[in-house]
Amino acid sequence: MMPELATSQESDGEARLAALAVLAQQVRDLADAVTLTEVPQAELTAVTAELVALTERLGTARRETPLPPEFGPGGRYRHLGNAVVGDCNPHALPLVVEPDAGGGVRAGLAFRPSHEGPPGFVHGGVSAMVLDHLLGSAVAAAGKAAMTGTLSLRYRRPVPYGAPLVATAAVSRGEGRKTWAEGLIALPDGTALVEATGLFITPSQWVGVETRS
Ligand SMILES: CCCCCCCC/C=C\CCCCCCCC(=O)SCCNC(=O)CCNC(=O)[C@H](O)C(C)(C)COP(=O)(O)OP(=O)(O)OC[C@H]1O[C@@H](n2cnc3c(N)ncnc32)[C@H](O)[C@@H]1OP(=O)(O)O
Repeated sequence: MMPELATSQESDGEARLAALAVLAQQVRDLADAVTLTEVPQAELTAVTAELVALTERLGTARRETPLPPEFGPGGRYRHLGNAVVGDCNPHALPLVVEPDAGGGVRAGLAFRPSHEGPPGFVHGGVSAMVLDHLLGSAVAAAGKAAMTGTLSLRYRRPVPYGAPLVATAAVSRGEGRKTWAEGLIALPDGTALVEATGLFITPSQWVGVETRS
């Protein structure tokens, strides 16, 4: 079933959420620090012990599931616990998806060393995750609440991390509960790195659900 969307009044206070977003960013930096560290073994063991203690502190008051999608301040849709766009999820880049001039969506992004797949480049599954979300957001921006049915990718060039990139997507056509979208990750000069096409399906119980705030 489609979850009922909360409003921000029902969620945590904004100041606490802002503090949680800062913590999540610190954990992203930690992930890169772990991925790249060359400190000696004794230091690794000492840091691990500190992290065990910190993990236990955070776990003393714990939700069952990540923060849900909601309409935040100003009625703006947000999903703070999401794996791609969630400010409060350390796994997220986090991507900031915005409407673009042509009716689709765009997001500036920069991958991190912890996204490495082939040496020196971003893992293809990470690129796929970003494009899945971008295409899904284009479908939502076109007014359809839908889930990915199929996603097909063409990896044209290796994707660098640490460099500014841009991801874009737009709906290409629709037919009943099916909506097709296309998108790409590109260099700032428009050079395509990864292209994606996806079919998004609106489950029958989601037909008519409003996706635009
Ligand atoms: C959350 C609240 C938000 C509300 C506010 C919105 C604001 C939004 C803002 C921001 C958006 C963020 C965007 C997120 C983007 C990320 C998206 C993901 O990663 S989604 C996770 C990965 N995907 C799954 O986990 C799907 C798992 N699969 C399913 O749940 C079902 O299989 C589903 C819904 C895909 C289809 O189930 P059925 O029961 O509705 O489908 P049937 O009735 O059998 O088929 C309908 C038609 O579709 C075809 N079809 C079904 N599944 C297909 C497939 N996988 N590929 C191709 N065609 C398929 C069938 O052949 C049929 O076609 P014929 O009518 O006969 O022509």
